[in-house]
Amino acid sequence: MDEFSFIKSIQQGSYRQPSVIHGIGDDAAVFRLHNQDVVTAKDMVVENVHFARNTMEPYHIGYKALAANLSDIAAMGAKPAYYLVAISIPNNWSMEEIKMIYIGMNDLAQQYHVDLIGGDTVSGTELVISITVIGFVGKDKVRLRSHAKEDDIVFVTETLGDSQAGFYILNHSGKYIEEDYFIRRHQLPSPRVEFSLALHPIVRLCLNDISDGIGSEANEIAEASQVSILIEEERLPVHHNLKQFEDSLQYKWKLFGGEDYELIGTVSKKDWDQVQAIAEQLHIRVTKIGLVTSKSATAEVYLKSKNGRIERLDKKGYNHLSR
Ligand SMILES: Nc1ncnc2c1ncn2[C@@H]1O[C@H](COP(=O)(O)OP(=O)(O)O)[C@@H](O)[C@H]1O
Ligand SMILES: Cc1ncc(C[n+]2csc(CCOP(=O)(O)OP(=O)(O)O)c2C)c(N)n1
Ligand SMILES: [Mg+2]
Ligand SMILES: [Mg+2]
Ligand SMILES: [Mg+2]
Repeated sequence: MDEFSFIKSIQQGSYRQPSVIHGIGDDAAVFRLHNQDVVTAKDMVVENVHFARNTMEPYHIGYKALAANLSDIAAMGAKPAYYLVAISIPNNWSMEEIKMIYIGMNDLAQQYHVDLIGGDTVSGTELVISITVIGFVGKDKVRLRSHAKEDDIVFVTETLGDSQAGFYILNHSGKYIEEDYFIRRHQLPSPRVEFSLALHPIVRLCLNDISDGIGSEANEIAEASQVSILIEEERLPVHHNLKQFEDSLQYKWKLFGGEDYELIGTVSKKDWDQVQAIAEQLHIRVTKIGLVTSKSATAEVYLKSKNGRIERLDKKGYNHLSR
C-alpha cells in the first residue's frame, strides 16, 4: 500500500459537520464560517526522512517546515494567518538547537504576518515537527485540484528541480556552479503566497503545490478534475545552471524531484495573459508547460519528450510508504 491508497483507505465516506466544504483530498481542508472560507493544512517533517543534521542547520529545518505548510495554503489561494507546532525532541538535540528551529520558523512567519498560536511538546527518539496552518479565503474562492477544464493552459512558477540539485550538492562534495543558489533553494524554499493571492481576480483556477515532483502533482490534478494533461518536456523551466549535472539527474529532478514548493496550475486560455501580467508585476517567472487535452475518466498525464515521443507520465515522485 502506498501513501495515496493509505489516505483513501482512512477517509470518511461523508462528513458529519455541514460546515465542511472540502475534507481530505486537496492541499488543505476547507470549512465555512459565515461568509468566509477557512483553510487548514498539516505537514510534518521527520529527521532522516525530510532532513538530515549534516545538510540542514536547525534554522533551515524550522524555516522549511513552515514553508512547506504555507505552500499548501498558497496552493489553495488562501491567506495564511496562524500556525500550531507539535514537536518531539530527542535528548541528543540541545535546547539552543531547538530554539534555532523556532527562530527559523518565526523569520518566515514574520514575512507572511502569521502567528504561532499553539502546539505540543514531547520528548521522543527522533526530531519530528508537525505543523498545522490556518488561513482565510473568500467564500468559494479556493483553488482546487478539481478545477482544471479541457483546453486549459498548464503552467508552473519559477524553475523545477533546484531543490534536489541543492540536496545533491550538499551530499556530494565537489565544485559546482552557483552552488549557493541551489543549496538555498533546498534549505530555504519560498512558498508562493503573494503570487497565489495576487491571482484573485481570476475566476477559475486550479492550483497544486510541488512537494513531491510534477509527475505526482500533475497526476493529482488529472485525477481530481477527471481530465488528461499533456506536458511538453521542452517547455519545463529549469535553472540555466542545472545543465552542469548529468542528463539523467536533470530529468529525474525536474519531473520527480520535489521539495521545490513552486505551484503547478491550470487556467483557461482567455485568462493566461492576465496570469502572466500578474507574475511579471511580482517578478515571478511563470511558464506554460502544456495543456489540458480532454475530459477523461481515466485521468492520464502524458509527457512529450524532447525527441517528440509521447508517453505516460506516471504518478511517481516522492511517495511515503511506497513499499
Ligand atoms: N494520515 C492522514 N490522516 C488524514 N488525512 C490525511 C493523512 N495524510 C494525509 N491526509 C490528507 O490527504 C490529502 C493529501 O495529503 P498530502 O499528499 O500530504 O498533501 P500535500 O502533498 O498537498 O501536502 C490532504 O487532504 C491531507 O490532509
Ligand atoms: C534526508 C533527506 N532525505 C530525503 C529527502 C527528500 N525528500 C524528503 S520528503 C520529500 C517530499 C516532500 O515531503 P512530503 O512529506 O511528501 O510532503 P507533502 O507532499 O505532504 O507536502 C522529499 C523529496 C530530504 N529532503 N532529506
Ligand atoms: Mg500540497
Ligand atoms: Mg502533506
Ligand atoms: Mg504539503
